[in-house]
Amino acid sequence: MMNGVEKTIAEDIATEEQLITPWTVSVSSGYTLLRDPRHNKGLAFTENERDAHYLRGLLPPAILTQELQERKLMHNLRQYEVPLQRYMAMMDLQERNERLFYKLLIDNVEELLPVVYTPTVGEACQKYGSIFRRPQGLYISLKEKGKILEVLKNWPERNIQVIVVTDGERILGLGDLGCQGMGIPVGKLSLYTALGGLRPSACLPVTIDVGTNNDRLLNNEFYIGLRRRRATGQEYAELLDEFMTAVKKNYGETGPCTDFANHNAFELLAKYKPTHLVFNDDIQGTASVVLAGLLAALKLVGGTLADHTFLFLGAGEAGTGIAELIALEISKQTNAPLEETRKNIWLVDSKGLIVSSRKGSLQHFKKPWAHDHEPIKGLLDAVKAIKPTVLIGSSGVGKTFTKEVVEAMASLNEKPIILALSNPTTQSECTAEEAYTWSEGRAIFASGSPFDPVEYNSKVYVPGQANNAYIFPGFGLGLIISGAIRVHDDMLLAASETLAEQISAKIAAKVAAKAYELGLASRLPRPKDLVKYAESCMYSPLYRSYR
Ligand SMILES: NC(=O)C1=CN([C@@H]2O[C@H](COP(=O)(O)OP(=O)(O)OC[C@H]3O[C@@H](n4cnc5c(N)ncnc54)[C@H](OP(=O)(O)O)[C@@H]3O)[C@@H](O)[C@H]2O)C=CC1
Ligand SMILES: CC(=O)C(=O)O
Ligand SMILES: [Mg+2]
Repeated sequence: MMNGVEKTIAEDIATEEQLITPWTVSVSSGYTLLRDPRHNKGLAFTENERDAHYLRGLLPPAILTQELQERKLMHNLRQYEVPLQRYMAMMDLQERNERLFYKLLIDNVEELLPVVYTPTVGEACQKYGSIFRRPQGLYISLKEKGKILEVLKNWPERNIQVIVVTDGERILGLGDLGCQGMGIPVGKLSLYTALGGLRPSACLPVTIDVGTNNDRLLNNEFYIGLRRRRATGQEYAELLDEFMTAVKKNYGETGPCTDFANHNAFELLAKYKPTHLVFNDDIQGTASVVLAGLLAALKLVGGTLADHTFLFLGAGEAGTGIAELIALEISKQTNAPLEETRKNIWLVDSKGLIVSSRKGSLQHFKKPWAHDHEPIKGLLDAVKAIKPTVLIGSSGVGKTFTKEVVEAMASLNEKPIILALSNPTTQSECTAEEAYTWSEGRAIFASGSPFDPVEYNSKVYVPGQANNAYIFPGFGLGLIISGAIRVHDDMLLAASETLAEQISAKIAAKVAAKAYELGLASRLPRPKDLVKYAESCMYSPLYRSYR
């Protein structure tokens, strides 16, 4: 069982000044050391290290600093005009020199987040078969049924603290990408390290392959997954159950899920929440980020959450997850019962506004949102009828916030809050330029994938980004440093309230504090200064000196 940040490897507890041994299973040296991404420093190996580790002759004479290597790589990356080439260059670097990869990512987050994460990771998943080089995580397919525990043992690391897992059925707004969804856990975990300070060796990306219903992939000769249609029902549930049981047995209390289709996501979360330390990034992480964004936006618009009316386009994982956390926060702020606070929150799905007359045929997660109202089909009519102050896109369908919809929001509100959360950029409900232009510069806008600043009427508008990436690294770190045994909704609220400060150590400290308060922390005694403690647990990508 793994509690807190216990580390058995000297390298993990050593400070930057201390000398460490670059051990793998044996001490890595010579040619092997250069091919070991965890310890390789390329041209940054010093004269002494070159002597001591049999590197003489294997490297040209020049010795570069990590800073110079970083400058060179950023220069090279910027030469690529095609985003996918940048993605591939970053993945190559990660496989060649891990610390340099994280140094680049940490120092150039704004520039590189869209490369290793949305939007480029979406295209990478679509083409993952063609660009696949080396496995970056574990693939657990139906072929491994009955031996998942053995398969977990094949992974070279033992001290795993976070697993991000997908079954590839709902990758961003791009639908079923089957086994090629692996890009998502790989990308998310690189952010757990870069933004949350988790050690790369403690992170395990997993893709569960139960087939795909994507005919294009099934017919693609480069597809890397099982060539069969998706398993469902008992066959699916049994594989997932074996996986969850094996994970707990092998690693103890460990991390979240992401990018499952909603028919499985809600069920899996409900099933494993009571027994595993698990959260769903799309449902809960997104909710926490959007709530934080709304709390920040209220400072510009005025009023409290309870004064606002919310309309969602999209009533799936993201939409209903956000809706529920908003209702919970209003209930906390006003002491009104949850059933009451839900009433100012409306959702539209592919069949129109969710209203009580549809209750009989609604999926269970939509039912709390079926309020009394006449049926309405389209979004524009729903906007006109509900008169929302906040419009949130979580449908996965691009271009759905049309000119008419944005104009209607702008005619109803002095400062309409418009969030186009769907990823990647192609699926965004509208662009930043459209939101600002159609609202005559009055919209408060944020999107799931980043947009550049927009100039409108000689004024520059900088759009926000609302993406669960802003919360999950700090959230995960908080769970780990407290040795949390379960995830509680109040921890998500605690994370939202801190996000404004945008520092993972602070989010982690608040999440950990909540875990202690709720009696869900197992790392005792509680460290006095949780922010300092969180910072001390965070990974640094600076090179270490080898003895
Ligand atoms: N910014 C962020 O951090 C995050 C963004 N997202 C994005 O949100 C999107 C949705 O994800 P998720 O909630 O998990 O997906 P789901 O499949 O769970 O939900 C999608 C919802 O959108 C509805 N929908 C689909 N097409 C339309 C349409 N044309 N008009 C109205 N409603 C429609 C669906 O309706 P029905 O139920 O009737 O099928 C469903 O309710 C994705 O693009 C994803 O990238 C997700 C998580 C985080
Ligand atoms: C950001 C994210 O998790 C998604 O779009 O699915
Ligand atoms: Mg996701």
